[in-house]
Amino acid sequence: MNAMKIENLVRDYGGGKGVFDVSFHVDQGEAFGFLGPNGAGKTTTIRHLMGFLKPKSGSCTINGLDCWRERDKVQARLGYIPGEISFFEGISGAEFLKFIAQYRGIGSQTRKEDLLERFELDPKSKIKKMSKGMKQKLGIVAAFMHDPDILILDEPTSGLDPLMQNRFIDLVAEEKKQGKTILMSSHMFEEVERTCDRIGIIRTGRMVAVDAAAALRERHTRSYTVTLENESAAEAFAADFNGVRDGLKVTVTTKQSLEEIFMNYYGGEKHDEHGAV
Ligand SMILES: Nc1ncnc2c1ncn2[C@@H]1O[C@H](COP(=O)(O)OP(=O)(O)OP(=O)(O)O)[C@@H](O)[C@H]1O
Repeated sequence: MNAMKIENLVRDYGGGKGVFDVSFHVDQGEAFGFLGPNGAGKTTTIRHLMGFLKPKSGSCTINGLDCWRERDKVQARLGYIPGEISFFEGISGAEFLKFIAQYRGIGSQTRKEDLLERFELDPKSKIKKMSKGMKQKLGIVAAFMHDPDILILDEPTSGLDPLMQNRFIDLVAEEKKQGKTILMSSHMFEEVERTCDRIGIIRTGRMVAVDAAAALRERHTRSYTVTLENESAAEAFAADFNGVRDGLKVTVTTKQSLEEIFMNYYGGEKHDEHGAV
């Protein structure tokens, strides 16, 4: 079943900016990586899913609920990390989490404590005195502490150091195992590769690829056939490059890494009909 569905979404900011006819879905229990260069339209799409923006045309639904018309119900069951975290700067992190817990109607402190420990965050200081990384951690704790079934994460690891990025990836992997549905925008190829089942790539407001991570890699393979001068050279070449030998001919197949695939999409190089670049 589709947990999230974006159909022909349009928001035109003028000057070619915005999102144009964006469609994709995220199945229940699936982790979907949403990738694209700066200004491609990731946050705009996500803000429609959160019900912060009304689609000019097209629609977004979460568990069958319209994200704009039924936004209160939609937001109540989500965990959300915004692209740019802006809190009430005058209060402490602890006060902020208490406020969120009350809003969400959370009684138990266990999960909150667990998350604070995991991300080594002391929430006592005032938010305005926190570093960017600390604020991001606070956003993560606030998004995950009510144990939501659906997580919408807009560049969740921005500002985190590599150790904390890894902890976050572990957290997402655990959530996925428990059957949570996750949409995660990111610029970090590794975190997407390690956590997501399917990947969508957006560029200048349009989806340019939506596919399973494995299928994307499969489509982006290159084969080279080389003819060697003699049998022993062919044998040695096949062994060195893991090639398939047919007499003096050796065929070597190389797969691109996800990072290479993304860079091709980001850079906008032309793709042939097989998706090879
Ligand atoms: N309220 C707005 N008015 C006009 N243009 C806007 C508005 N919000 C976003 N845009 C433009 O729409 C485009 C998409 O922005 P968006 O924030 O969705 O990109 P993004 O993919 O999240 O980028 P990033 O990776 O930099 O966060 C950008 O060109 C941006 O400048």
